[in-house]
Amino acid sequence: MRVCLIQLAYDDDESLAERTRRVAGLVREQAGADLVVLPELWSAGGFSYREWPERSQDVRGEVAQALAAAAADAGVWLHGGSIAERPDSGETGPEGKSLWNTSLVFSPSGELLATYRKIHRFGFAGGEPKLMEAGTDLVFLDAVGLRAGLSTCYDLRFPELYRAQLDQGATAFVIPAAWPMARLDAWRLLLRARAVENQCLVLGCNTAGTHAGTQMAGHSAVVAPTGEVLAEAGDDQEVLRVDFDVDTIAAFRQDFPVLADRRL
Ligand SMILES: O=C(O)CCC(=O)C(=O)O
Repeated sequence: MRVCLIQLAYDDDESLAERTRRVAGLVREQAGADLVVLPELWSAGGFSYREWPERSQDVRGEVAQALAAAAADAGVWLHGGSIAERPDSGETGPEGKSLWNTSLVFSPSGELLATYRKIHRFGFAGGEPKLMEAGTDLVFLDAVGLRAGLSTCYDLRFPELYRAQLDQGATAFVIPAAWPMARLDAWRLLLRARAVENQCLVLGCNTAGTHAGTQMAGHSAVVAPTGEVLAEAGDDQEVLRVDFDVDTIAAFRQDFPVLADRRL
């Protein structure tokens, strides 16, 4: 299986239409890959809270349509990162808001096959808890020989989410992010921790560049279930390409059966 993580860099100057065209072009360039992953909230701006209302969209809106077309043209499974989701239906959540941080997954024919609403909202009294609803459901991408649990950025700090995904058969985790440079060490540590403790392949696709006054950490990474970092990006925009034999996940779990020793 070939995976491509598109570590996108952006600043505050690019319009939504320009960025969407640029990202769709980058996805098309990955034809030949099996799975392509984009970062969290690239269309809305991870830390651009004030832009979110204006840049929010339905899961079948213009950003999703551009991603669907790019996935189909490239013939790849596409985890399109997340959007600031405002449903056209007018749906509101339990807190009365109509905004979620929602990841979109497309098949190689461009069909929207899964959406995941970020469960743990980042920002304490501001940002996501103030503006967005929390997701509630575990969501998986079953493709290319993987059962990949979906999560987003701050979710990475909550190991019980990944255990719950493991208990539902996860062999991998796909984690788009807009993780800041100020906490790069935690990002690198937690990606490896989630891989080692769950014996899962981890695909962490972060953002690069500086927007809304916040420098992003980059350092997207592919981490094997052993904890070995198979590839890691630098600080700038970069596409990380890794070939991985998915059969090695089951083989490693059999050779080193830690998960069988859990005491519940
Ligand atoms: O947990 C962190 O340090 C960063 C989280 C974050 O930036 C996010 O969830 O958007």
